[in-house]
Amino acid sequence: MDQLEQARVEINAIDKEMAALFERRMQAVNDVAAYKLAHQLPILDVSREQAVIRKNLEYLQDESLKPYFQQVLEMMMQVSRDFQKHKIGQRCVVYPGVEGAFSHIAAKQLFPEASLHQVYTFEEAFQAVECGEAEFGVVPFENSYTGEVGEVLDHLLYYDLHIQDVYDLKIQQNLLVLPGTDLADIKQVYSHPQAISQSRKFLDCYHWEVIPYTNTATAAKYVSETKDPSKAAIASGETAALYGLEILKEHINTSDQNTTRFIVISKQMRSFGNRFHILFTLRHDAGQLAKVMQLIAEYGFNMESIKSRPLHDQPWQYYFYVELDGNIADPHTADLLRALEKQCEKVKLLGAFNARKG
Ligand SMILES: C=C(O[C@@H]1C=C(C(=O)O)C=C[C@H]1O)C(=O)O
Repeated sequence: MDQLEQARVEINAIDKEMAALFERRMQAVNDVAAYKLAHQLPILDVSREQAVIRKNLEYLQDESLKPYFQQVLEMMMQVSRDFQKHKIGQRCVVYPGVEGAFSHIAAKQLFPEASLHQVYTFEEAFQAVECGEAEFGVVPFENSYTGEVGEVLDHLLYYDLHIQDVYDLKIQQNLLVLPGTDLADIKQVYSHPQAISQSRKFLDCYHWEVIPYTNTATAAKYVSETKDPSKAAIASGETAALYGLEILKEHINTSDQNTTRFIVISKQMRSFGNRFHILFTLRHDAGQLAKVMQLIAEYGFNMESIKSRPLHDQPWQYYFYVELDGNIADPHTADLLRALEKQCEKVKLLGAFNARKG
């Protein structure tokens, strides 16, 4: 046998073993699909995929093979998701805004195999999921620079829905114009108020009229339709391609770390992860919030975030949102929740998620 033949005999033997292992893996994936169908979980789990890649790459002895093995792992998980899609059927996911909006970009990344539908407002996304028209909704929750999206937080209090997942999308704002436009031609700039405040430093260098718009992508669409070179929009690079605009200035957001946290809303609550979030309301007496903070500290939970928002039907009264490190499945968490239920007027467990530390 020459060298080529010998190597191929070896490859054939390895492929035979891999075929058996592939069948075993797909049986396990089949069980995962059945669980996800029963518990209405999304097919893609980004943090799990990242962990699978990280762990498996560590098993390799030969460093130079790592990028190739990573490709194999990514392909294998794509196959696994295709298989699950076939088993579960197509999921329906709604997002607010138009094609090219950041919610659409996040929804595409979170649900690459789903059928995506747009709605106009955040509330319509909540309504579609609550009435069962859609299984999931992807809505913005918080921006690292401009803070929470208050309206979305409020809907979480008033709608009987939970957070199924949390996804951080790096946001890059760009100045979009009709092809051939110069900076000197611009007189008005349109965008969502959050994108405007994220790009404040850039905008302050010019004397343009800045006009708030429903969202970044509709602003870009509007500029494209007017065919007026004195109008520009602030939006994603993807939006430029969609509406035939040109990126005149890229990356105009003040902070490089500009990230928007999106949430997946669903009727089901996710029960696994290293962090969880809750909403609560209090009796309007002195020291109530301090007592809740004390309970969280006494039970040894690290609080990552606290926010307060006005209650719609009780002027000058507020509800609170907190994010705590810990596992919902842990009995210690159940103890904390029981203690909070005694202390608070209302407690709503929104769900668990995997937060990357550091
Ligand atoms: C199998 C799963 O579904 C998907 C596919 C994965 C895989 O094949 O390893 C991992 C995460 C998910 O995106 C899972 O959630 O475990």
